Amino acid sequence: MRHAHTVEQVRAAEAELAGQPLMDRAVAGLAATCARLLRERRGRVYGSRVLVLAGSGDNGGDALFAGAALARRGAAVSAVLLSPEKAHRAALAALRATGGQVTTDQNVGLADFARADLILDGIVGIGGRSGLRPAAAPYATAPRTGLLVAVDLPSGVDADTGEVAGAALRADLTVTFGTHKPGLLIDPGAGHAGPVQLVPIGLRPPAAPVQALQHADLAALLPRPGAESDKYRRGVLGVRAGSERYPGAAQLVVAGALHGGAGAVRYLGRPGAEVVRRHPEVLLGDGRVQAWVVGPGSGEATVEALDATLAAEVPVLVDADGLTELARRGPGALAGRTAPTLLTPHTGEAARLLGGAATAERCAAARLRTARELADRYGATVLLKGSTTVVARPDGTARVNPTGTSWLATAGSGDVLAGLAGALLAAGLDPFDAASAAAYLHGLAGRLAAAGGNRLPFGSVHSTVGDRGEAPVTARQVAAALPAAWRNATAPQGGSQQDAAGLGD
Ligand SMILES: NC(=O)C1=CN([C@@H]2O[C@H](COP(=O)(O)OP(=O)(O)OC[C@H]3O[C@@H](n4cnc5c(N)ncnc54)[C@H](O)[C@@H]3O)[C@@H](O)[C@H]2O)[C@@H](O)CC1
Ligand SMILES: Nc1ncnc2c1ncn2[C@@H]1O[C@H](COP(=O)(O)OP(=O)(O)O)[C@@H](O)[C@H]1O
Ligand SMILES: [K+]
Repeated sequence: MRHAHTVEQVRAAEAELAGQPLMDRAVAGLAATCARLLRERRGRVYGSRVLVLAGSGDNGGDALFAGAALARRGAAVSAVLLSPEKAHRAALAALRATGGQVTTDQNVGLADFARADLILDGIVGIGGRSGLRPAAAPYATAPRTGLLVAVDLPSGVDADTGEVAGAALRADLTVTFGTHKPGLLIDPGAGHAGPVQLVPIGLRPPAAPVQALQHADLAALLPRPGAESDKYRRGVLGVRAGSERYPGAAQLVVAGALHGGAGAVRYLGRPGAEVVRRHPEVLLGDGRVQAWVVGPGSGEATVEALDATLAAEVPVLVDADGLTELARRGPGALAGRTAPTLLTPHTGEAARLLGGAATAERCAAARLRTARELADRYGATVLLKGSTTVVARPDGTARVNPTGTSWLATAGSGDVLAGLAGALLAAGLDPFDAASAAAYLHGLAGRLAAAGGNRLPFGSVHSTVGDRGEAPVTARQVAAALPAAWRNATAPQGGSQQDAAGLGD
C-alpha cells in the first residue's frame, strides 16, 4: 500500500525528530537521483549543467544543498533565487562554497532554465500556499530541453489535495521525502508530478488518510473460491441496468460482473433475452441476491429500479441514470438504507449530486474534496471516476487509483466497472475495498487491453496516451481483459509485473 499523509501530519511527525538529519537524508536521496539521471542522460555528472530554482523555505534549502552535492561531483551548477532575502542561508553558503553561480535576475534564470540539462524545482514544497507567486509563474511554461525534478512536490501543486490554482511546474520526476503526499497521487497534481520516487527519511507518521493500492494489496482483497464454495456463497449479483434504448449497458455490466468473479448474475430488465443470448450464464427474474447494481442505461425503468433496489437490505451500487435520479431525490433517499451504498459518479454526475454551483470542471479540479463531500452528504462510499479515480468513505478516508489510463475514456467502460464492483460487493467485500479493488483491476485491464501483446509500458503511475505500443480499446475489450488483469495482479511474479506497469514505489 502506498500511504499519503497531509502536510499537518508530516509536520507533526517531523517535530518528533531532529531537523537537520532529516534534511541530510532528503538531500542525499535527491542528489543521488539527480546524479543517476545525469548519468543516464549525459553519460556523466561532470560537466552537466544544473539549475536550482530556490524559493524561500527548506524546500529551496534541499534543492540548494543537492545542487552543492552535484557541483562537488563536477556539475556546473547555478541557482536562481526567487525570494533572495529569505533564501536558506546554510544551503546557499554550501552552494557558493563549491563555486556555484547564484543569480536573482529572473531573465538570467529563464535563460539557464532553457539550456540546463537538469533543473531542480525547489521553489516551494509542503509550505506552499495558494499557487505560484508571480516571480515563479514563468517557470511553469518556459521552454526547456533538460529534465525537471520536483523537490518533494511540484511547486504550485497543493500537497494535500492535488489541486492546482493557476500555474504549476511540470516535472519529469518527483523525489518526495518521508511519505507520499495526496497531491502527488491525484490529478491534476499527479499529472504534474510524473513518476514519484520516495526517499525514506525516518518519519513515523500516523495512519494515512489517503492510500493507493498496489498489486499485493489487490491480491489480498480479491476473493477466491474455497473448497466449500458454491455459486451463492461466491455471491449473486442482481443487475437492474439497460433498457430498450440502451441494451448495451446491460451487456457490459453483466460482462464486468461475470469476469469480476460473481458466482452468478441475476438480471432484471427489459433486454433480458438479448442479455442471455450473449451471456448464457445469466439468470433471469427475481430471486435472492447479495448485492445490486442499478442505473447504467436503465432509462425509463430507472425510477422503479431505484425504488426496488434501495429498499433491499443488501449492498447497492448506484451508477449512471440511477445517479441522476438520486440527485433529483437528494441524500434523504438513502436515509432508510440498512445496508451500504456505493455511488460511482463521473464528474458530471458528481456535479448533479452536489447541486448548487458545482460543475463537472470544478469537480475534476478538486477530486478529493468532491469525493469526500459526496460521501459525507450521502452517507455512502463514493467512487469518483476520471483521470484519477478517487474512492472516499463518509469518514473522509480515501483511496486513489494508480492504474488508470485515459484509453478507458470510452463509452461503456464505466458500465464494466459497475458490474465488476458489484460482483465484489456481492462477494462480501465492503464498499471501500470493492470500489478500490474494482478501480484498480479495471485500470489494469484497460492498460493490458491497450498494450495488446506488448509489455505494459514503463512509465508514470498515470499512464498517458501516447505511450508507445498502445492502441484504442473498447469497453468490451476492457471486460475481456479482466481475467488477464486478475492474473497479472495475483500471480506470484506480481511484483515484477507491477514494476513493468510502473506501479512500484
Ligand atoms: N517536513 C519535513 O519532514 C522535512 C521537510 N523537508 C523540506 O522542507 C520543505 C518544507 O519547508 P518549509 O516549511 O520551509 O516550506 P517551503 O519551503 O515548502 O515553503 C515555505 C516558504 O515558501 C513561501 N511560500 C509559500 N507559498 C508560496 C508560493 N505560493 N509561492 C512562493 N513562495 C511561497 C513561504 O513564504 C515560505 O517562506 C519540504 O517540502 C521539504 O522539501 C526536508 O528537508 C526533509 C524533512
Ligand atoms: N482521462 C481518463 N483517465 C483515466 N481514466 C478515465 C479517464 N476518463 C475516463 N476514465 C475512466 O473510464 C471510465 C468511464 O466511465 P463513465 O464515465 O461512466 O463512462 P460510460 O458511462 O460511457 O461507461 C471510468 O472508469 C473512468 O474512471
Ligand atoms: K518543489
